[in-house]
Amino acid sequence: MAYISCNNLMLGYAGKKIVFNLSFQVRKGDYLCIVGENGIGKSTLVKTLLHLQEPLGGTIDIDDGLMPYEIGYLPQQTIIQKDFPASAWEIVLSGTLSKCGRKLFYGEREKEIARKNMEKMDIWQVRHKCYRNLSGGQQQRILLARALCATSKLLLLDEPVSGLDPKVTADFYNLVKELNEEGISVIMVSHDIQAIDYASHILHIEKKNSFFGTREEYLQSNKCKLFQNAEAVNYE
Ligand SMILES: Nc1ncnc2c1ncn2[C@@H]1O[C@H](COP(=O)(O)OP(=O)(O)OP(=O)(O)O)[C@@H](O)[C@H]1O
Repeated sequence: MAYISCNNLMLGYAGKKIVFNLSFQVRKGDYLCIVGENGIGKSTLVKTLLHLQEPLGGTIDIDDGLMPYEIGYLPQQTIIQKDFPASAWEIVLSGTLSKCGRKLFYGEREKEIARKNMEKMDIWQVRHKCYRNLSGGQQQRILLARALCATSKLLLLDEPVSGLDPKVTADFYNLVKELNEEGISVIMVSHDIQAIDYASHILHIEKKNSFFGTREEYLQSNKCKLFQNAEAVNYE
């Protein structure tokens, strides 16, 4: 049984089909890295997995005890989000909203969940600071703590290291890997070739002929070689 099983998905928008025949699974303990060229449809897949939009075809089955609201989501950061005028504490606490039920404000239970996750991400000391005044690495830890408030099962991270320097990027990858080793499944969308080193499975999206398999299978594939060559060109 899998947390998420996608079969023959077709993704896109009204009048515009962008990806065909996408099939993959995410099981408990998996770490899925999603790669693919710019504009291929990675964020569209993320929105579809979050039920923010419907697939144009195919099925998404959620099972193995995962409730749709138990996906902890770390969105791709825009410049506007980076400037968000709220404290670190307010942002992390907002991750508990799905646990508030019909209550209009956060209770002691939600505050305790937020505190624990801030301590775990080593950002408790910056809780009163304004989010926009923190470093990129601290901002990503805040968003990760927020996502952890929503779930102990599955994290969905959309381009979490873009704009971070190599040291902060490596720290962030190691942090996510530790969470995965504690049992949290991870889906990470990335442009970064390094990201695949941490994953158990890879989904390389192409318009009609996507690859899904283990990291070892991917490393042997032509798609991986093309991705590595494209990255090498980007760095030249
Ligand atoms: N709301 C929308 N309505 C119509 N088309 C859209 C919409 N959002 C995205 N698209 C188009 O869908 C395609 C896939 O976009 P998407 O953002 O999913 O790609 P991506 O792989 O995440 O790109 P990137 O790597 O640059 O972040 C693009 O051609 C994009 O222009």
